[in-house]
Amino acid sequence: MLTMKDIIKEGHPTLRKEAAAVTLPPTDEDKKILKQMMDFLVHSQDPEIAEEHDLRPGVGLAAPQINVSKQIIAVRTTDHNDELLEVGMFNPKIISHSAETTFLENGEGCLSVDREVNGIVPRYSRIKVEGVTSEGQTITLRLKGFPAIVFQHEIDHLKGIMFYDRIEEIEDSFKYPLPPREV
Ligand SMILES: CNC(=O)c1cccc(C)c1Nc1nc(N2CCN(c3ccccc3Cl)CC2)nc(N2CSC[C@H]2C(=O)NC)n1
Repeated sequence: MLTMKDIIKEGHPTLRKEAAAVTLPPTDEDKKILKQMMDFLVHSQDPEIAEEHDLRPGVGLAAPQINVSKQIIAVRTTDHNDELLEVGMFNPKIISHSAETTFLENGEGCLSVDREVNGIVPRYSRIKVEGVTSEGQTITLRLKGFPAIVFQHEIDHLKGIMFYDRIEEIEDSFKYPLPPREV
């Protein structure tokens, strides 16, 4: 099972690389990696297992975080209806997004960052994500709220982007506020 020692930390070069697309259909090895990532999230969210194996809780994980530079992400969280959203994806892409942005008031945490980095991380409020599941199905998800933020955080990892790279942007929009619209 994956534990915290398998998760690479900021400073490791793999976190700053562009991850390679997974050749489709995914191999058994690719599927095993995705299963291990999802199992980590399940274990990290189980108080007993997390305690026993000293796991930090997470709701998302990207393959580069376990030093696998491939476009594979796992997300396990609840949506605004408190429904479980458990999605593993190969080659995820944001195919459209709202102009509107949002952010987590308490900032974002990352399993590869062993420090608290406070600050507003601007994210699209709503996104449409397309990717391939372990069953080889191409799926499209329309997401908003916390799940949308988690997917953006994980897809950023596939591009070598860390959440704190985005913290300065919000000032930019204050610096260059949109001119008032002609009514
Ligand atoms: C610095 N301030 C903060 O971290 C922060 C601080 C307060 C609130 C929020 C909301 C914050 N932000 C934040 N909280 C989370 N968790 C909330 C707790 N939860 C969890 C905890 C215990 C058991 C089970 C679970 Cl499920 C695990 C997930 N997760 C993320 N992120 C950013 S997107 C990827 C995702 C991730 O999995 N990170 C490891 N951000």
